[in-house]
Amino acid sequence: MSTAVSAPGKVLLAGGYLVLDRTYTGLVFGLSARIHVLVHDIASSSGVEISEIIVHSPQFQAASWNYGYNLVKERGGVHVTQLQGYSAEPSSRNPFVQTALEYALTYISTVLPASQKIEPTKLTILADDSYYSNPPQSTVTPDSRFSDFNVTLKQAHKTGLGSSAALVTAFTGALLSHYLPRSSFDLASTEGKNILHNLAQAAHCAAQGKVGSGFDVAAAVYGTCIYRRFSPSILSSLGEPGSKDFASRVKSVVDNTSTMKHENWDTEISSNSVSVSKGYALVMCDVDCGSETVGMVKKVLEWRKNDPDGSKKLWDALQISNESLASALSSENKEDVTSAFSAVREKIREMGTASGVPIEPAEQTELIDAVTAAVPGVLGGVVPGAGGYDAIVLLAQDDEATVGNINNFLKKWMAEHQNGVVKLLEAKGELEGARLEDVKVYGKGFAS
Ligand SMILES: Nc1ncnc2c1ncn2[C@@H]1O[C@H](COP(=O)(O)OP(=O)(O)OP(=O)(O)O)[C@@H](O)[C@H]1O
Ligand SMILES: C[C@@](O)(CCOP(=O)(O)O)CC(=O)O
Repeated sequence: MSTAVSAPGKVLLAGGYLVLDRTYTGLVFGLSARIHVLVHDIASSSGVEISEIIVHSPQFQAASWNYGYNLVKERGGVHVTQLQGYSAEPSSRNPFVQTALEYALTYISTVLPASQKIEPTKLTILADDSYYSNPPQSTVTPDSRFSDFNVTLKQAHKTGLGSSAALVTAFTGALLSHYLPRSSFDLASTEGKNILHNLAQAAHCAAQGKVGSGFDVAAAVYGTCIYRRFSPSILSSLGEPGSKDFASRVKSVVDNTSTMKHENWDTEISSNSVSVSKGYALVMCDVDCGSETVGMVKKVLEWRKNDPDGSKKLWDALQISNESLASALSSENKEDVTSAFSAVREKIREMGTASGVPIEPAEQTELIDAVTAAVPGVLGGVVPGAGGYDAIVLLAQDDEATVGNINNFLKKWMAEHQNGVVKLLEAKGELEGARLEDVKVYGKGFAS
């Protein structure tokens, strides 16, 4: 039996920093760039004590991980350990894969009847090109659309589309869909999406060692939405995998059946209220200037602590501009769209000046203004997420001529500015979240 699930990448169009606080919301778009996870049953090796799950990411070198798993006593869940790989070159750890596996198998073990074993499987991870800026060398099989990047995952240059969130979501969704009957988990249903969201948020936070706003996992599960984050306290009582009753706690947190108020999910997702007008799409530009963005969140939050009144005023005003942008995106009046973008950017630059963080640096201001003015069909743009020098996102007419004109503009821009590479990615805004896929579409190499 085989199962495949894909989940989209993300772009936080508005609400960077604000979305960390439940008072405010983030406007997040799912992207056409997806991460796909395929699960295939494999025969268990006879006479072997430990059951094995094999995970590989064939687009990268030395990217295969073998895990042993066993049920821990006292409802401690499923413990997962990395085994020595079969390949000559041992793979380094992949905390996102290992943690997602441990959390998903633990949840699955609480749903399946005690008499039903979790059988060994092999999982394949496939990512669309836009996640990495490394030049694709070839495809991983002759009939596959997935590139061979010919580098290790460590050497891959991420474009910031949320690869770990899409990976953890697709991985978790694929395992749940594979091992559980449809009556217990159905990815197409709202309840199934909520289960996937809660479990993927828990695993993603555990793997990255901190509780972020989780907008990236929300986009991977639900697709484009207005997102209000969950209270971090929901995850604080989970404890360590393997500890007594860990499985029971995972089950009650994921199923949202806890009797403790602070353990009930308070995430708010509004999916139907966001869209762009017909014939338009969000397009992503990867800006590779080698800038240093670490510590931006810390500095903005420090400013907020030091100037509670000033920062509240600014954030309240920015929230209003963000909401206006969300509704303007689908407006037929193109001038409304352009001015909604400008209003958001003005406030973002104010926040940058007040906090001393280059959220919309002068170089990005110049670029967004210039491309909006020069290319017909580009209505506006912003620096997404935390901002900085890494990317811009534009709302543009979705046709070949406009894309061609943006590309020509960027070529000219690079020649004139010589301070880095600015490239249009193939990824575009897309509404749909995680979904079951037909295994056959991945080509012969992956179909069984
Ligand atoms: N194709 C893949 N195969 C296996 N693991 C992957 C793959 N892509 C990403 N990962 C895992 O996710 C990690 C990258 O996650 P990280 O949070 O650093 O980046 P990101 O989510 O792309 O960044 P951002 O949040 O800025 O968009 C990798 O180190 C690896 O563990
Ligand atoms: C600054 C922040 O609000 C957004 C970061 O977004 P990105 O990783 O730059 O896409 C942090 C968060 O929401 O976790």
